[in-house]
Amino acid sequence: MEMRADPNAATPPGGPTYASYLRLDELLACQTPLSDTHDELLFIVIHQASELWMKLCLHELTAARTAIAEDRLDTAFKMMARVARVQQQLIGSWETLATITPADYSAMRGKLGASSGFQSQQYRAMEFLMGNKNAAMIAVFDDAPHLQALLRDALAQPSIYDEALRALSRAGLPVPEDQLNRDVTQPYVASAGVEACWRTVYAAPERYWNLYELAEKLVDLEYRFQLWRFGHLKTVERVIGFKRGTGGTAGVPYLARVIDQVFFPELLTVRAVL
Ligand code: HEM
Ligand SMILES: N[C@@H](CC(=O)c1ccccc1NC=O)C(=O)O
Repeated sequence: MEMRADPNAATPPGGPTYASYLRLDELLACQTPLSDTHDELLFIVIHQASELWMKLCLHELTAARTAIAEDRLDTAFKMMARVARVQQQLIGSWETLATITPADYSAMRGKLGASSGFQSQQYRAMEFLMGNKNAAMIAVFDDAPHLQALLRDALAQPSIYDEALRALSRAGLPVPEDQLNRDVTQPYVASAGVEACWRTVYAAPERYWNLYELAEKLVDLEYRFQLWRFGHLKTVERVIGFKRGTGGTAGVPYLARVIDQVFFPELLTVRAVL
């Protein structure tokens, strides 16, 4: 195909340009290092890019939850497959961040004050959407009422796993009533009854193909979430070692404990009984 000779011909008057459509003047004015260290730009860019990817994850997972609630599982699968690719982007960011040495990071760390990833509203919303409901985390946002309101809303919504269990029930599987009607603001507690339902699904995938695929997509989601957590832990370990975190936690020991938190417990325990 021949290129247009007139570079303006593709753009009708008043229509968007690359820069205006993507709001690049604003986007590229948002990187404002506080120190004069070389590496701070990388630190800012990785975090901003991660927040953008998290925005997309929330968009896709919220829509996937709605699709599951409406028994449109194929639609949900498309979105969950995309989230898996986005999670790979997030996981890949640790490789780039690991090029910051402890000395380089120490030189800028003082400027971060008490700020921390602990204060990422989108990250907490993602944890809630996945089912790790911890109301105490909302207190972190005491001086940001608009973020607190978003998190209260996320806490009150059923998680993607709550909707998956309702879908199991609609398909005729005997999900215990107290699991279906649970207070969704509370942490999810594993149940033998739910494990038995998944066991039925895994014992006859061809009969319950959609639910089987849903289970495997959820396992995939949790798997990648854990890889992100582990990459974070190992990055933190090599950059600040066992220093306390700026967010007030013990740092590495805190991040190690978080890895023990499981989103969809019965999907893991059922594997031992297959
Ligand atoms: C040199 C790089 C990094 C270091 C040293 C670091 C360190 C830490 C530490 C120590 C914590 C525990 C909370 C605290 O006391 O501060 C934490 C939490 C957190 N960080 Fe980072 N982090 C780094 C990069 C990142 C990046 C790139 C992201 C991506 C957005 C991120 C997101 C988070 C989140 C979401 C939490 C809360 C985790 C939870 O509560 O489960 N961190 N980080
Ligand atoms: N918690 C980190 C600081 C940190 O990593 C951070 C600071 C401000 C904005 C994002 C951050 N990233 C993840 O926690 C530390 O203790 O060094």
